[in-house]
Amino acid sequence: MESLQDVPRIGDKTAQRFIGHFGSEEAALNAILNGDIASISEIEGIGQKFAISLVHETRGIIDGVTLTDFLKTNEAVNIYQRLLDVIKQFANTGYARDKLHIYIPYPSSKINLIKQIQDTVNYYRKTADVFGKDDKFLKMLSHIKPLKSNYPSGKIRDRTILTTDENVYANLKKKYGSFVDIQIVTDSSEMLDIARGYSHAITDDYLDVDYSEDMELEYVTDLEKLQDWQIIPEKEIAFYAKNLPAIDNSLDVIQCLRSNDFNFFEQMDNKDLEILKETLELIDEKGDVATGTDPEIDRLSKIHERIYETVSKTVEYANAKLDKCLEESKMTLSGQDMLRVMNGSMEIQDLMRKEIYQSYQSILEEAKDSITNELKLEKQEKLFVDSLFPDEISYPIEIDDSQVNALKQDIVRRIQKKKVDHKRQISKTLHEYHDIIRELVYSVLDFDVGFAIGRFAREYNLEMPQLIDGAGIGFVKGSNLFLQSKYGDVTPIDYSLGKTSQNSDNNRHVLLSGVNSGGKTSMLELLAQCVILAHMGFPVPANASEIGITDGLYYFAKSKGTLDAGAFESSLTDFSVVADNSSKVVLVDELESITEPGASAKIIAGILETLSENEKSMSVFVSHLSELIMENTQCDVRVDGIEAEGLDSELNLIVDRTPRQNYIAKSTPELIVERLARKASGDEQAFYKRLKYKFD
Ligand SMILES: Nc1ncnc2c1ncn2[C@@H]1O[C@H](COP(=O)(O)OP(=O)(O)OP(=O)(O)O)[C@@H](O)[C@H]1O
Repeated sequence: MESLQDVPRIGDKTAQRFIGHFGSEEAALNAILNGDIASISEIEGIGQKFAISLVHETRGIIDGVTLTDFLKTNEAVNIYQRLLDVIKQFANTGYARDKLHIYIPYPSSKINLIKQIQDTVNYYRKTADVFGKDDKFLKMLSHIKPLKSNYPSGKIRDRTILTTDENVYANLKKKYGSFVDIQIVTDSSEMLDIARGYSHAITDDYLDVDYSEDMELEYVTDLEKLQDWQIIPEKEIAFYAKNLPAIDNSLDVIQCLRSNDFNFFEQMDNKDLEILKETLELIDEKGDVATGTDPEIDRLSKIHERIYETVSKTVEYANAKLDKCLEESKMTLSGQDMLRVMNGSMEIQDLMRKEIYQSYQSILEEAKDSITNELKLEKQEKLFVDSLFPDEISYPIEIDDSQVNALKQDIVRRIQKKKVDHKRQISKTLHEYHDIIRELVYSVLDFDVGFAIGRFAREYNLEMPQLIDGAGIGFVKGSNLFLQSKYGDVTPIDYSLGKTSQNSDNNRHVLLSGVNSGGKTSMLELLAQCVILAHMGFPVPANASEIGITDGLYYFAKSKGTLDAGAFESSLTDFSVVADNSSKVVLVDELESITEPGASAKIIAGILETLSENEKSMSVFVSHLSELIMENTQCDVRVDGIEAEGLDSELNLIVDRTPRQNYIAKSTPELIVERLARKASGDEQAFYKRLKYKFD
């Protein structure tokens, strides 16, 4: 498949939405081919269901197999979906939860693919043995998402490029115009004016500007030779920042796997992983230089943040101190001073100023020291503090706000300059990994898909089946997964039919009889689970098993109530599909309710005869009519039975869940009636007792 047009169900309009979402047709097509159902579902108007069908159909075209090629009935598909629901609980990422849908059961023609998947699952099983319960590792995975690349890239407002050359201007405008302001200047005063409006200006011509320290004008000989990381380092950093948790945690997961001897993502060696990790520590999720990267930036940022509060608190304190000092002051005039005041050669204010000057100065000095220490100011910055306070005594003490603003501006300029230097280095390094990082994150996301299967296998003690040729299924200590996920522990069952090392009679067709609630349906489900999982290349819920590889599973669940004539007809039509001579497993639960017992037995006998003529078929029919069915057929059918011995003290059935071979078990509905009678009281109990009496 080379374009979106080759993908089923994608018309022009949908194709445009795909391209808009993924950024390019190639990326959109890759998402479909890689089964990235999670990302496809995010496209507006495309739900998860559509995404799953789209991926299935596309893979169907490529592999030549679809889901319903093996799962021949809706109820077989239903069991598959319920299995998938159990497996999905072990995914840590939404990506894996959705992508698990790409695993489907394959028919025998794809035996090589099934074995290939078995090998992969075995690898993941080992990873689950090591990390399956490692909460830290699971948490890392849960932070990983497919990378975003279509986020709005904002303009960098505090940087400009100035040139006097029209050609340079035109070229840069085309390339970088949407990211930074590119401007043409003609003389030095224009250059100065513009440059002062930005915290960083880059130019290729100083135009004899009287360069002052309060502006950041960077001179380069050739603007056109500058790289992206020099002009707009923020762009590359933004990609990493937007995807920081996903990338960072992916790196951690790889490092964890490698430190436990799992080779993973060998396209990148440990040294590069380390460089990436260290570089990413220098940025935060907003794309800014992270705290801790440069102590000087951190110091300046703290000053910037706290200067207003510190200065105003200090001035408040100084004024309180001045108040106190004034309250405690007394002035005694000498006779000489009195004469001077009286003859006008001295003002009384001068005398008073002289009196409190010392105290005033020491309060100011203390305030200055306090600001300097509090904000950890350095030599040059202390000059600002000196100029904050008036030389003349003033009451109350008032500071010069414009000086605080000037200090703030100076600090911002210095922070920006340092940040640009860091961002350039960071961007240069990150750019080198731009292409491989996508591959890296997707590898880890795909790891979570396999890891979910591995954890599922570990949690339920699943084991890889032995795949065998010919019609046969056998297992030791099999446990129905649906019962396990609902109740926890279940009684394990040994069972076999057809040609397996466990089965001596080689009988491929079985009637399963037995007590109500004995576990017949659960047994049938267990068989279906083993067949489906084995054909997916997955392990099965049994300690040891042999599963014959076939071309289809037909599962017919118990119908609800007796069917009317039309429904009876359509049921028979459904069953006609088992008549072909392909290899198959047919599992049927209490078909007898489709019509009255006598007729049902004849129909089941007929179906069994048809099936037994096909050497490559196996079947299990759960039925309460086994004796009647056997009377109606000559073909080789084994009857197995699950029988109850009675009720225990808690009124539970005492039942051996493993069917006895060649044994017709009684349905013993009287046991259920007895249980109801013993549990009920009053009229209800009398009713059940009457029913029970009928069996005595
Ligand atoms: N192997 C098992 N271990 C523990 N509990 C089981 C097992 N198999 C079945 N059960 C329990 O028995 C209940 C009834 O099982 P199930 O529906 O399979 O019986 P059934 O023989 O098909 O009954 P019916 O003839 O009434 O349809 C299950 O819901 C489960 O609680």
